[in-house]
Amino acid sequence: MSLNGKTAVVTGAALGIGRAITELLLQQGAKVALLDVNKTASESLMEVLHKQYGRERTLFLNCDVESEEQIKAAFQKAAETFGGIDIVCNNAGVLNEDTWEKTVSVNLMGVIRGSYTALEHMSKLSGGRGGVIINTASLAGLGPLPSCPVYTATKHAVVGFTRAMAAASTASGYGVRFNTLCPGFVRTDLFSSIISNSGRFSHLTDATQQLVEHFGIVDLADVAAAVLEMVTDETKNGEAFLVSAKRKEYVRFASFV
Ligand SMILES: NC(=O)C1=CN([C@@H]2O[C@H](COP(=O)(O)OP(=O)(O)OC[C@H]3O[C@@H](n4cnc5c(N)ncnc54)[C@H](O)[C@@H]3O)[C@@H](O)[C@H]2O)C=CC1
Ligand SMILES: CC/C=C\CC(=O)/C=C/C=C\C=C\C=C\[C@@H](O)[C@@H](O)C/C=C\CCC(=O)O
Repeated sequence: MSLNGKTAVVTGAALGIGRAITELLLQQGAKVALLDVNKTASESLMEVLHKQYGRERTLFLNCDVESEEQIKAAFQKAAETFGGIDIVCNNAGVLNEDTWEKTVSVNLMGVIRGSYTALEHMSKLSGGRGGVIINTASLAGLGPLPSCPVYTATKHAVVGFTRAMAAASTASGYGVRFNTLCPGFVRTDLFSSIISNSGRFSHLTDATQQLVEHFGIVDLADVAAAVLEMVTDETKNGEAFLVSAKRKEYVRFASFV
């Protein structure tokens, strides 16, 4: 699937993985609505993107994925500005075991809010033209991180939700593919906050450091490339793409039926 003329919505687009996804989608010809709460970082990135891609193919919308109202307004504005939505990356996420309710609200509920709002615009049953939704989980969505059990839970939930939505979409005829991104450790602001944000489990951050040494640090470019593959390969639906420094593969899940 070529991205020329396609419209993407990326949450958490201002920094880290979201920025890398945004820049790759723009390089491939897409128009991108950047949704984020960090206005300073977003405005700084928009200046860079305007110089590189002009002003017509990007739109920054201040949007907190904890707010249903803000998500709906942002998606509506993106659809009106670019004439529909083809690709959604529900990427915004935080890691904080102290403020764990917020972690659940952003990482899991924000992905659910974003997925359901996206379907309102993309589903062929509601006048949309179909497309693909990529939800950012983590390697911590495939195995536990002892120093951040709530974060781990949100990422496991994103994997399960996304796989179930892929099956529901096929059964319902939405015409929308759902896939999940499971990166290993990536050097971003979130990664840098591991020790300060582990809360009551801060005594376990050494174990996480051992996992960092085991899995290595994956490049942002490799993470964004995995997203592009799941977006452009129209055979991919219900997939979880594991991307670490040493492994890049679609996860094979046990079947119990
Ligand atoms: N950095 C890593 O090692 C890994 C990160 N991930 C996931 O990747 C995603 C992106 O994380 P990073 O790029 O590492 O983090 P980051 O902290 O560099 O960027 C996160 C972006 O999301 C935005 N954001 C945070 N809360 C928001 C909210 N309520 N509404 C809208 N935007 C919000 C931030 O302003 C920021 O621009 C997250 O879902 C994270 O859990 C997954 C695996 C590994
Ligand atoms: C502390 C969180 C830091 C950054 C955010 C993030 O999401 C990073 C996650 C990176 C790696 C997580 C690894 C978890 C590993 C353990 O659960 C192991 O039990 C094995 C996990 C998965 C199987 C993949 C494999 O066997 O290689």
